[in-house]
Amino acid sequence: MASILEWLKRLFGRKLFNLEWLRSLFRRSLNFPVSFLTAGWETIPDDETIEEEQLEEVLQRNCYLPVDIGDILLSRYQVVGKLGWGITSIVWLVRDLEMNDYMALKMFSHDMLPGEESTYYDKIKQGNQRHPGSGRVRTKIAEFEFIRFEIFNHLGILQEPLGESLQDIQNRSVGERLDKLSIQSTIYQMLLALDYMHTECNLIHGDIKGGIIFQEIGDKSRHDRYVQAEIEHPSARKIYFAYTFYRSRPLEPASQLGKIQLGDLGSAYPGDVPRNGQLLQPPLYRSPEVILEKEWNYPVDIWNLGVWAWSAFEGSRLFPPKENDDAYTTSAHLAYITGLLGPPPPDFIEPDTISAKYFDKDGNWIVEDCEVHPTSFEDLEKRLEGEDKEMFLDLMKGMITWRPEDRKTPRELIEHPWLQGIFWPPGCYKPTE
Ligand SMILES: Nc1ncnc2c1ncn2[C@@H]1O[C@H](COP(=O)(O)OP(=O)(O)OP(=O)(O)O)[C@@H](O)[C@H]1O
Repeated sequence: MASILEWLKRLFGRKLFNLEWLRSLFRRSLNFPVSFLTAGWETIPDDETIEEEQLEEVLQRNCYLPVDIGDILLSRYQVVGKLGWGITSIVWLVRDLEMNDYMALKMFSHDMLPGEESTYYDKIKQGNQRHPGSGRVRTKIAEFEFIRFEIFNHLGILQEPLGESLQDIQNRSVGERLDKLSIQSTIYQMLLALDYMHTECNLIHGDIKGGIIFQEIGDKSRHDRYVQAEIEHPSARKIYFAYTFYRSRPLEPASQLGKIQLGDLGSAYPGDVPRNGQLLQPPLYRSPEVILEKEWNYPVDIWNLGVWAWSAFEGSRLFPPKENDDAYTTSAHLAYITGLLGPPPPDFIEPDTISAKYFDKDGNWIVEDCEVHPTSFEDLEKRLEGEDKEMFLDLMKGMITWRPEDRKTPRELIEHPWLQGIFWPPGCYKPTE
């Protein structure tokens, strides 16, 4: 027996005993494409406008790559369903037939070559991978270019398939808000993500909101169930000339909030380069230094995370748009901030700049047709009591301040008492120096 093994070893070398070789043999035996039904789906009526169809202008310019479920791109990636859509891309679940693995393929429209977004994903991959925040930021596995009719160049970014966004969870929760443990876990994990982005990758995220914080899938059998569901109940769709509009099918939600990832680096900026006057962030989560066109840098993300987390936990906005009106105005926003934080410190106000439209040199509010209503974090917070409330407010007050230099850093906030003594998902330990 031993001599037969010796003989086999000599014949096949080390490969015979290499587990990876066996694994790849097994994968290759499974690399056949899936057959999907060619009829039997629900046809969406013409008068119902769905998903990317709403972006008429983008469609007229033939921007998105027409893709059908079942297609095999580059002879390797079979499209098994549509995960979602955005202004710049359609995101598909694909099966890599070579590796027998699933990936999310973010297929950009041809006029949106996201050069910077793609290089930021490279930066995310290059930081210290032992930092616990490295896994909390969505990155890319690989990318490829797809050229259509020899003129339209589409970039495809392959990423880990993720589950529901926190916005989805919020939308289907009672009172449209996250529970205490979920918001604690989210703040903690997003601080890990920001510490990693700021200190290891020198990147500012610039656009933190529930819609781009996604749950990790963990249990990979969900991918197979997804394909099975698409085979048995093909996604609803409508066909418009050569383009098919599909109704998205997200991956099955997890039963409880586990690990999450901060996605979408489409609004990211390199840090360490002071800049002013450039707008970024969702308007309602925009920090005072951005609104007032002052110099801004990493602390914009801390304001953004704090204001978003408040809204997601309380179920009401800290700085709502103008009363009884959905339109965002800078004066209403600044009036709310002044009502909550008091007048800005005089050294924050710069005469002869946009600040002079709203504040005098001592920081007093001067806009006549927009009143400031004084309020406090204590009055606005409705869900907690006693020490719990005090600790939560203390955390928020370390994030939501006029001056960026008064805001705490992610590393300092990770140590906050409201975020201690809780069992975080595996791997979400504290960063060390
Ligand atoms: N890795 C992923 N796994 C699962 N679903 C995803 C993934 N990435 C994106 N999606 C889904 O696709 C949608 C669009 O993705 P994304 O926000 O990255 O696109 P976008 O074109 O950059 O959007 P926009 O430009 O409008 O901000 C998401 O809201 C989500 O539903």
